Amino acid sequence: MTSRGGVAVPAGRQPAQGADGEPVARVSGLVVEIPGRRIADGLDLEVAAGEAVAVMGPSGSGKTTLLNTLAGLNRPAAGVVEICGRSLHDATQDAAARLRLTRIGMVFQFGELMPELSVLENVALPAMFAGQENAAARAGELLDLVGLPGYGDRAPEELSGGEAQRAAIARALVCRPQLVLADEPTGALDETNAQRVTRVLLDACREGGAALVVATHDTAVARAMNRTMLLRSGRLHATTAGAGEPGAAS
Ligand SMILES: Nc1ncnc2c1ncn2[C@@H]1O[C@H](COP(=O)(O)OP(=O)(O)OP(=O)(O)O)[C@@H](O)[C@H]1O
Repeated sequence: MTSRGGVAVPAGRQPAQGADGEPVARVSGLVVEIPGRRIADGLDLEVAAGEAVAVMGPSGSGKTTLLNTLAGLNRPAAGVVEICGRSLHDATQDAAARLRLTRIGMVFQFGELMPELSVLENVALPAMFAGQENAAARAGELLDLVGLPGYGDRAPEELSGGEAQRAAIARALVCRPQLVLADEPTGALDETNAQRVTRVLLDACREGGAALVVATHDTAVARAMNRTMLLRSGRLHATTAGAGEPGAAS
């Protein structure tokens, strides 16, 4: 392991192609509109299995909207979004929901654990929805992996912000997704917890061979990824993380 920006990352970590050579996520000519504005305007992106990509950009540039579109939660006005070679937007609602449940894991800024369920139940829930056997055992393994052994019976309200975020990462990975989308996963954390959550997110995705796309304002998080893209004027531009992001919040 090496350390970049205070975040430990595996040495020599290289993007890998999927078994069939296809990118896990392929976005081409994407156009996403909100009233009076184009958030994406001919946007292209490819992310390979095992690759980690940071998306940076000023507040309001459309990072969350882009992740939601990758997850099939927004319908684009034009363009192609394929996850593992399949279009979420051309699929039936049921097929898209199934694809989202089994192929995509999502991590949000505030963890978004369900307060009425235990930590273990939260982590196991997507696997139970997907009808997978041994969901609880898998959830327990993942809690170990993210550094929360023995936390399964706790209520989410008993967790710190960093612990809740690590539980949310475990939940995102429980169905062994090919793509993990993380929206400001460290935005609510102090520097120490942000580093730990970043390391856990990277290591857990690598362990599962998942592609990772992280929307972030944090240059330390971006530096830990394989590459960083800047969302500007509706397109993604290759950039060097840490070189300074105009309008970044942190
Ligand atoms: N459902 C919606 N309806 C209309 N406008 C929206 C909707 N969702 C987001 N927007 C607008 O789209 C733009 C992009 O928002 P988005 O949350 O994607 O940006 P962001 O880059 O993630 O911002 P931040 O860094 O502050 O989280 C903003 O101007 C926002 O006000």
